[in-house]
Amino acid sequence: MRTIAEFEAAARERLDPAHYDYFAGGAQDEITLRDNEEAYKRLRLVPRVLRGSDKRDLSVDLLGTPSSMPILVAPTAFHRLAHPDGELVTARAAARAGTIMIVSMASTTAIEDIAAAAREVAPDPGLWFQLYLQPDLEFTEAIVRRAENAGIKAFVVTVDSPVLGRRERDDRNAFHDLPSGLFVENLRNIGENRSGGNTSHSIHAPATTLNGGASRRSHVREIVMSAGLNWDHIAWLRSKTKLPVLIKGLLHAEDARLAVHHGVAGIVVSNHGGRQLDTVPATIDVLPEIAAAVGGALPVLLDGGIRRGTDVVKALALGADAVGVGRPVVWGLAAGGREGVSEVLEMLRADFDQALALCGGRHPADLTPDQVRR
Ligand SMILES: Cc1cc2nc3c(=O)[nH]c(=O)nc-3n(C[C@H](O)[C@H](O)[C@H](O)COP(=O)(O)O)c2cc1C
Ligand SMILES: CCCCC(=O)C(=O)O
Repeated sequence: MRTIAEFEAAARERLDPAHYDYFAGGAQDEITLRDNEEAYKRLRLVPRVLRGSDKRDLSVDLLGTPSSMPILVAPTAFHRLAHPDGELVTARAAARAGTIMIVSMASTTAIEDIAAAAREVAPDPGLWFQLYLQPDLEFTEAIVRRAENAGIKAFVVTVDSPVLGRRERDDRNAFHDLPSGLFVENLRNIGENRSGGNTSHSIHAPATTLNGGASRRSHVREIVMSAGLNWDHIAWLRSKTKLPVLIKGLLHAEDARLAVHHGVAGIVVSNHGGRQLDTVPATIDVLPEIAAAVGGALPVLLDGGIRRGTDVVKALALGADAVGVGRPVVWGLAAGGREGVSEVLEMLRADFDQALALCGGRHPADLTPDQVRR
């Protein structure tokens, strides 16, 4: 397979149609979902020449975590819907690629098991952990401790989900529960026997539900999207961990300034892959103003719509330190398991390396805003 689109087609053939729709879909009219990719097609690259772009080095250091390339695995939920071994496979592939995997809190494998799988491949894998801060802060703190003990190196708090976006494909398919046997393992009650429980997890956890009736039996909590979150919760988390705390899912330059002001370690410019508020801008279109607002004070990551090496080049040129890929990894996983994820990551690496060379760069940091034109 030669492109991410070919991986998506292969994944679609293998996946249950409702699960394919869950992975592929976005909120409501999917305007932002499409625009994330379309926005890159509106931008043109202006290469520099005669710069000696041999001996390229794609590696970056992000808040103390080295990565072999500025292309990370964005957090995506429920990998066991795509492959029986789910996140274990993704983690091994990311570790083999030497890149950072941001593990979703909504993973269908426990963080301890994911970390162990990554360590089979690399002694010190770059795992970060994505958090939906739960209103039950004691419970949230317990998850934080679990992730720290598993050896993760940073927390990424998702802030674009005060409520869950309305995904009409899921409504149409009545996809609101994980199939029996699959659980959001990180929400199993601490100290609970992992083999216990036999109820499904509700994906569309209503904001008012802390502990659904079914989950009371299984002791697997539902993830709560909490609309009450504010900057104090970020301060709270920072007081509970020594690890870097990033926030993911901001699109407004003023929020980027506030992030700097509140001492977060880094930000991820993201619209959740077009799955939360529909009709928000493509991430690449707001990146320049956010990069300007941050002014280099902290690392800026971006995700949404990255499918080609030229997309990575454009994002780095416009001010991102690294990018995340969500769906491409899921397509690799569904289409070909560990080999599939590895192929997707290596395809993106080679594509980026070539585009970087053609732009006259040797290192991700060589790319500059004047090399992108609308
Ligand atoms: C199926 C799916 C599940 C996701 N689950 C999560 C999640 O659990 N937590 C989170 O912060 N973001 C989640 N996201 C958003 C991704 O982290 C990322 O922002 C988005 O997928 C990037 O866009 P891309 O898929 O076009 O690369 C999910 C995205 C998808 C497609
Ligand atoms: C409760 C899990 C939410 C996963 C998610 O973030 C997504 O589907 O976009």
